[in-house]
Amino acid sequence: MDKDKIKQEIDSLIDKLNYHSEKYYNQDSPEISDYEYDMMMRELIKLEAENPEFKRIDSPSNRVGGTALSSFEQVDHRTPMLSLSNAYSAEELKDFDRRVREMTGEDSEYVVEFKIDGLSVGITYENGEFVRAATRGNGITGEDISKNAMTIKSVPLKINDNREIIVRGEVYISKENFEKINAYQEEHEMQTFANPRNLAAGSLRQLDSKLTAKRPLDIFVFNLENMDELEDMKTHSQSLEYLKSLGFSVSENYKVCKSIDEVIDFIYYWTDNRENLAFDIDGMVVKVNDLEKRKVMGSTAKSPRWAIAYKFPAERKKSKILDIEVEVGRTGTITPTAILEPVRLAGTTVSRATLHNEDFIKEKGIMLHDHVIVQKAGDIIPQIVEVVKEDRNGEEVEFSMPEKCPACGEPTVRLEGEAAVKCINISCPAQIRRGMIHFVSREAMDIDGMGESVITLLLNEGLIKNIADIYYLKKEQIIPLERMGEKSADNLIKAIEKSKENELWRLINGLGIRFVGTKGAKILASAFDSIDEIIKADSEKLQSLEEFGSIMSDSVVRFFREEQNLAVIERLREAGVNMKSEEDKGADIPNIFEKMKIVLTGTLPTMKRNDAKEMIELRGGKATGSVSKSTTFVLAGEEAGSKLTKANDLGIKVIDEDMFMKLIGCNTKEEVEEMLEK
Ligand SMILES: NC(=O)c1ccc[n+]([C@@H]2O[C@H](COP(=O)([O-])OP(=O)(O)OC[C@H]3O[C@@H](n4cnc5c(N)ncnc54)[C@H](O)[C@@H]3O)[C@@H](O)[C@H]2O)c1
Ligand SMILES: [Zn+2]
Repeated sequence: MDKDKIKQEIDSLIDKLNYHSEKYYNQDSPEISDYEYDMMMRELIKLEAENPEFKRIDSPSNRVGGTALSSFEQVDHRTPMLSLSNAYSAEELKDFDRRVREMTGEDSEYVVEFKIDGLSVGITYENGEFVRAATRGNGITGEDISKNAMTIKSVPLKINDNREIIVRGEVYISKENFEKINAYQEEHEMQTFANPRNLAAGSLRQLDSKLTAKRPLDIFVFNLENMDELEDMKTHSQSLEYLKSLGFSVSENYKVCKSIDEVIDFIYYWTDNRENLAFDIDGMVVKVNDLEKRKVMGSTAKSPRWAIAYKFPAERKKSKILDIEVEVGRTGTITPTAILEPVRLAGTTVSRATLHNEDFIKEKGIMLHDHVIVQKAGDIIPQIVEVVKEDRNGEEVEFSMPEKCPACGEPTVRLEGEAAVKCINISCPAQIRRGMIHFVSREAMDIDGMGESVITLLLNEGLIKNIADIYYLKKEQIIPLERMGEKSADNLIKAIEKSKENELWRLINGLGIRFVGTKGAKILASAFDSIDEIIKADSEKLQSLEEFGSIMSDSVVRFFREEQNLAVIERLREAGVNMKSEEDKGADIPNIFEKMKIVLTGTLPTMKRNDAKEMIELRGGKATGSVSKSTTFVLAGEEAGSKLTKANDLGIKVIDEDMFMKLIGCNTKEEVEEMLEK
């Protein structure tokens, strides 16, 4: 590869990794498996090692993933809370052992523990009392979640040791409680959790501790963080026993191993037996036992050299396709789903897997009643890996996509160049139903208590025909409905009422304009003052918006040309649904950075990056990721890397935090421009 290509490859890996880590840590909705993520990370580390000149300061190989949300008080950790490097095979464990021997000069004793998948928490004790608990955040700064952690019964509030003691553990939830809570959520039409980790993390990061207290969280303490300050501690296993004696809940199942072979045997044992544990584990952690050796080995910016996480491969199991369901989506796409004999995989019971489309079914050669191998890696949606052809007995039936829409009976079509078979009947009830479910969903109008089953009920009873009808429902109409009653009806009406005040993007997203998702809706809402402005906008104007190409823009124009759609919007307006964007509701922050593109780089002396970003955006500016000719100025902190160099090369103004604060004090854009000139 030539140098340019390598640089491009590095940049592209960094972008991809950053994207997925945002999805994983901050949005709790990963799109790829941990394995895929880790392989990308390895490729990046390898390229960076071979081409150090291209290594970026903001590379994810340099830091612990995640950020501390500003909704919590931020705490700086006294000892950084690091991540772990990982191994996916016995071979890689042996490599780890080799490195340990090279660095310490002799064979090592290891402690092997479960790797519980939950949320990492550091807890500090002083004078024998609980002082504070914090999440890992980015490893340096975490969120203060003390109040919430104190609600966990297995976290002692007093210990019999007056020294400063910092422990680290994983907050988790048992399989049984996970299933129970999800069943409850489902019954009450509330959002279910993808896996125990999401549930534990979500519960611990509640702003209301009372909610946390209701969740049966547990903690598993696995490290005495400031061990080297406590003279009596010589080994990790000794520290675990000591923590146990202080009343911490330490895993009973850790093992001290004399050799890496013993480590591997122990890991294999649990690979086969982890099913029987009351909680989910996603791997095993191997740690050098001797504290002196740990000191010799030290850590990188991201993880200690004396430990490694062995990650279990994606779990696979055999199941059987009992049935194939077809469902019509909001846009008419008909999606086949395999109904499976339930199997337990990576922490959840799997009984359905999407078959995507006709091509997927053909490619894999899937037939109804086939035995199939199903896979689920961590959070990832279950997938059908392959058909077990040897298990066929002649009872299998070929499957083909329906020629008629299962909902309305109209003929289906498969357009050229598309994989999807569709129903193109615009008054297809299934599409209308899906559209309404989308309208009330969390990402749109977020009407509490109004989920799939309530919508279906209201449609079946003929009480609603389109989304606007929701706002004309009367309590008396709802009370007699199945599973309703006075109180539920009351709550539902209240939730509907409340949604009238929603921000504009929720309404736009709820309308279900093709190709315009949550993000597109947010862009529209922030670019226009009201829905009327959007209705008036032509395709050209829309295309001038960030991320709006011709397909999205045309789709918006087409949507608002439909008389039917405009009529629905009018009825929504008459009902009092908000149609204006936030800024228009009376903002008093001056738009001093209007249309400016501002790049942030490096660590600012006192300000958090996200806060700076927010200050820019509130004032009409755009905080962009990379420096280009159109950049207005660069706000640079310490250790600003390649972006700074690039800004200097392009002759773009670079300012520091002090200067930035002066700009913030300006009242007009002209004043800002004048100051930047100087
Ligand atoms: N799928 C994705 O899109 C995606 C994106 C980002 C990250 N990830 C995954 O996240 C991993 C990185 O996350 P991470 O930094 O949290 O690392 P990690 O989860 O692989 O390992 C570190 C964590 O393990 C926990 N842990 C549990 N038991 C432990 C024990 N006995 N001893 C020590 N630590 C223990 C600690 O809390 C620690 O924070 C990557 O390896 C990747 O697989 C996936
Ligand atoms: Zn149809």
